[in-house]
Amino acid sequence: MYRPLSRSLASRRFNLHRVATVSARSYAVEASSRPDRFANKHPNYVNIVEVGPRDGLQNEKSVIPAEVKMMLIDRLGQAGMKSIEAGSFVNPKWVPQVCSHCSHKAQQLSGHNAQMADTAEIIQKLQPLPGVHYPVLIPNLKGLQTLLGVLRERESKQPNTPPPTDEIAVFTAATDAFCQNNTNCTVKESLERIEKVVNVARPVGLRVRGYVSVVITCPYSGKVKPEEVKAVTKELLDIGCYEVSLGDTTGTGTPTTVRTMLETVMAGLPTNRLAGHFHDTFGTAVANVMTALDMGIRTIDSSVSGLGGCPYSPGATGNVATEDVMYALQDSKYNYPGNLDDMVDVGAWISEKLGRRNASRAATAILARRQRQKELEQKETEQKQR
Ligand SMILES: CC(C)(COP(=O)([O-])OP(=O)([O-])OC[C@H]1O[C@@H](n2cnc3c(N)ncnc32)[C@H](O)[C@@H]1OP(=O)([O-])[O-])[C@@H](O)C(=O)NCCC(=O)NCCSC(=O)C[C@@](C)(O)CC(=O)[O-]
Repeated sequence: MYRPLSRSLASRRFNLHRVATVSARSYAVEASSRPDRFANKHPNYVNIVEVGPRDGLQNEKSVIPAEVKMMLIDRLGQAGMKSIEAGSFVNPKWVPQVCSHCSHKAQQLSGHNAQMADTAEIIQKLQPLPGVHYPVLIPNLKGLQTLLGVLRERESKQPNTPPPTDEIAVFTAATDAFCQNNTNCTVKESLERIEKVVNVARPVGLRVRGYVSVVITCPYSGKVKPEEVKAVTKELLDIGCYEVSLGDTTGTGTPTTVRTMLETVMAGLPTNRLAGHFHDTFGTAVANVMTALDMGIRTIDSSVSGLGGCPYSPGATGNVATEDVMYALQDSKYNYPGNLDDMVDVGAWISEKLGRRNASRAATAILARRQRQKELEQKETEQKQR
């Protein structure tokens, strides 16, 4: 049965004017503002945040209809994912000067973020599964107000149904150069924007997750100092994010550089409020996930079939594939949500819908094995019939 959080959207009326005056800094991150995944006491349980429908699809060349995105979100939930990033309320016209996931120039292509233009429709129609969270990426107050408007409208149309989402994600970067290109402001200015968003979101019962991009390499300013990552992470936690996801946006990280970065960030900051977000550009994402887990991180972002990449750079890959993370965790001390076979089915289905290669190596191998098995069985049946 669906159980809303004590300060959930289900039991509140939105009052933007009133809540805008409340300072988020006065809110300690109490246990109730954190998702259910923290209630899990198993020390080696790995929370997977499935970011395919947002981080993945936002970087796909083929635009798919909202119905297919909704089907993807639903199938991911049915396959056991407990946190599924459902979309974003960014400016659909905003085209970063370079792709946010690589250093490839993007001026000649417009509509990069038009991929997320139907998020309102998706949130309006989403049928939440019990125990599953559907965070939405929000860049500023305007994006939050759009989300709250959608939630209000939905509440008025379907008064006794659970709210589709109880969580938003905000984002900044470890470098001014990246931040400027992604959100048109410096890191300091982005933190001010985020604080305003948090001030409104938390009092109406929305949890806030934070992202720090380019924690290893910035496509503009090169190597990033771990101390800079730590400073921004601390700011996000202080502002009121229950968790901060550390993004190797360019996917250049290696187990060595990831370890060095994490050693610095984790010194003095609570490990259980950090997450790892690794892109697979150089094929090191699974190794980086294992390094982060080895160091005590227990929340990993990943994307079914490794959705994503850079629409401007042929061959660039997206997030680490959820199936690859699940496969790597098999026979280990770690537990994780979801079923690998079901996720392979979802990944194969969405890859076909997008007309793209399945970027998960584990899924590709499992699908090939299934095909071989099917052919063998077919041969056996034919032989018996002769
Ligand atoms: C942040 C802004 C909006 C600032 O963009 P801006 O141009 O500085 O905004 P502005 O406040 O000056 O407003 C300019 C226009 O944008 C509109 N506007 C303003 N805000 C919104 C909004 N929320 N939704 C819709 N429209 C909006 C606003 O109404 C106005 O419209 P006009 O009057 O010109 O018609 C813009 O830079 C933006 O949308 N950036 C997002 C870029 C993006 O989507 N990047 C990818 C997501 S981050 C990511 O993928 C990294 C992550 C999280 O996965 C982790 C990792 O891997 O590193």
